[in-house]
Amino acid sequence: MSWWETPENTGDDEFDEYDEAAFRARPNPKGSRPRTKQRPEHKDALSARVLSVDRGRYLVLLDEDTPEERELTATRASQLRRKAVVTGDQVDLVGDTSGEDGTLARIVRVGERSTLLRRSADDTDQVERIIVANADQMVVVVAAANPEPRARLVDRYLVAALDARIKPILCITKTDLADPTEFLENFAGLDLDVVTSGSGSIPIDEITERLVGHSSVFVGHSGVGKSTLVNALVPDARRAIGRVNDVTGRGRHTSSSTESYRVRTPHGSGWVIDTPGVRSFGLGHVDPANILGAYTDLADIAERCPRGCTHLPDAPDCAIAEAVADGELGEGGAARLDSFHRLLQSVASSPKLGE
Ligand SMILES: Nc1nc2c(ncn2[C@@H]2O[C@H](COP(=O)(O)OP(=O)(O)OP(=O)(O)O)[C@@H](O)[C@H]2O)c(=O)[nH]1
Ligand SMILES: [Zn+2]
Repeated sequence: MSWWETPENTGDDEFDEYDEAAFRARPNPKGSRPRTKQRPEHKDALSARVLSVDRGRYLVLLDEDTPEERELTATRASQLRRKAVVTGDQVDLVGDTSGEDGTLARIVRVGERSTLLRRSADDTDQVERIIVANADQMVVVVAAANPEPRARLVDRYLVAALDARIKPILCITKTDLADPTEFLENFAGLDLDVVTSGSGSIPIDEITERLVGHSSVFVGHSGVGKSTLVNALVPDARRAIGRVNDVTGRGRHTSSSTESYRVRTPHGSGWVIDTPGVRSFGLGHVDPANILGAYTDLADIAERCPRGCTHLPDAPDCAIAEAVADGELGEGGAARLDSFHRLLQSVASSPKLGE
């Protein structure tokens, strides 16, 4: 019923530049490793993954999964002009790629991106930002209590994920403090993959299994237990906290930058991308059609809607509302319509850029 459950739905159109028109891309069938476009210049460039970004310095990983794998620091070549380089990007490097102390490589190209998670300017931040590139899953972390969960906040994360064609997974923490059943009813209509976690019973295996072979961006509001969760999933994440960057002389975590960690299992690895700095998601850039696209069953019915139908609760003759009222979507239809309406409304209530 949703595109993330229908494999035949994944096309192979990809995009390169941060571009409104090209943005409606589908998940890359090659998963978290997008192809890097080869261009004639810098033939000797090496390809690398951007692990984190810190004030113009990029921590990158070279020769991933080989004995030569190494982290090094890079700057951005001036020829990239204003093109953003973000965590998760696949880039081409030239210069000193030895990774030895005090060396700096140079990023000369940014590979095509399979997805781009971004947020619009909003009341907390005047600038539109790209949060992460090439993630194919979003783990939305929300506490069952302390802080009290709010469905509207989760809705905003879900909208950002669906718009970027990133599969959302809901992770409820602190289930030792409260029973999340009632809260979860809010999402009954969305076929959402849900995992629950509580003090002393973090389901590491259950979560890790979902991370292998994927690049998963973790989002959540302060205090929900996201760091606790990431540290439990990635034992060396904690160690990375104390590590000092050779070039800047600062710890990796002294800023609120987005960081990448690898989850390893005997049958594969995955990437966890933690976003400590993300406090809110402005949704002004979101096209409501992308929300409808995530509900494949509703999208089919919407073909019968009047032209220009908003599908919102006040939309006259909306075929979706009529189908639900007629029982066409079965018992869960009302919950499904309700969640769809809520997601649409969070887009509608988000200020548009320039307003
Ligand atoms: N009772 C209970 N407390 C938890 C659980 N997980 C985390 N905590 C506590 O919640 C508090 C916040 O946890 P963090 O992991 O720092 O939360 P965070 O989401 O990373 O928050 P920021 O660091 O502010 O971004 C800490 O005191 C944790 O010990 C849980 O499952 N149950
Ligand atoms: Zn409609």
